[in-house]
Amino acid sequence: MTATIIDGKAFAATVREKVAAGVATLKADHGITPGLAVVLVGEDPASQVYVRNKGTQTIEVGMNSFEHKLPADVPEAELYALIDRLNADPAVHGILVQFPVPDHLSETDIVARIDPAKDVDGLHVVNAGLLASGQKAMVSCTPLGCLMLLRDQLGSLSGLNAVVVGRSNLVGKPLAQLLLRDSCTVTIAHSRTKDLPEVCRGADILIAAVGRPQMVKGDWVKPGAAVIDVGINRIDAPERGEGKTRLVGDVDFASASEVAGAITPVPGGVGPMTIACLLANTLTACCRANDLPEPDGLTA
Ligand SMILES: Nc1nc(=O)c2c([nH]1)NC[C@@H]1CN(c3ccc(C(=O)N[C@@H](CCC(=O)O)C(=O)O)cc3)C=[N+]21
Repeated sequence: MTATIIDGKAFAATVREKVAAGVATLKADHGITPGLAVVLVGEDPASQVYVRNKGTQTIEVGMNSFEHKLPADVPEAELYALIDRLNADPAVHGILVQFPVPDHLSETDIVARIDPAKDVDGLHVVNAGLLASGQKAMVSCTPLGCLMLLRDQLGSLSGLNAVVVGRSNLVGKPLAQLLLRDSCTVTIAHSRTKDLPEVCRGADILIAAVGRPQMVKGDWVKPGAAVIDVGINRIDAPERGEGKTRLVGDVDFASASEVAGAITPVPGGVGPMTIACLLANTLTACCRANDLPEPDGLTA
């Protein structure tokens, strides 16, 4: 069997179109423009690329983009003062502090400082708790993007066995909650899981979010399963020339795509959905802040 390739890049474009339509309606009917603030501390080159992409796409869907670049040695108090200002600013509906941050700063404390209603990364403990207890939350962008791709591919997820490999607060745990809410039977597995390949072979939906390049092999995949590859790993690619690199996921695409029913590629799978869902979350946060109905099809 050869798997259907799930085109995350194309699907992300349709999500951005929906966001743009929602933004246009907000402007026309209510005179409100959603705003996203992105804070970048230091000069990590990969982070700079992501932040630039986010800024461009934010403006493309008609939102306001507020970029704040702080030096790598910024005192903690100064970063918190900025977050406090953004929390209080009615033009800002979403706040994202790009991770990783330099060692003298604490990601946990930074997230705790952000108003949960503006936490478009869905990382605040309030949002984690709301999601886990089935209430209205801000949901992390990557899990939300995975859920949208799965619903589009499979229709109903009810009763399916989902195995999530990875237990991070950013992806594994919230995605498991979302799948549970869609009535999957969910297993959260990880690198220490006993006989991981056998556990994975039971999955109708297999999510790889462990951060280990090409770890999930074709013989871990149940024939016909939907495979979602969350990993983004840069590895050496000497076949492309000296010093060259390429992006691979946590799934060994070549072998897995011969067994799966559907599979996301890397790049062009989950990655583009993450940024599209950041925009969707900003629109959702703006609607909630103004007591307006939430956009259709853009929330969990
Ligand atoms: N507070 C915070 N929230 C984040 O969500 C967050 C973060 N910090 N720090 C960094 C990671 C990484 N991340 C990506 C988003 C999109 C792509 C993406 O669009 N990737 C393209 C390829 C891009 C390329 O070619 O390098 C793709 O997979 O097709 C990748 C990675 C969000 N992150």
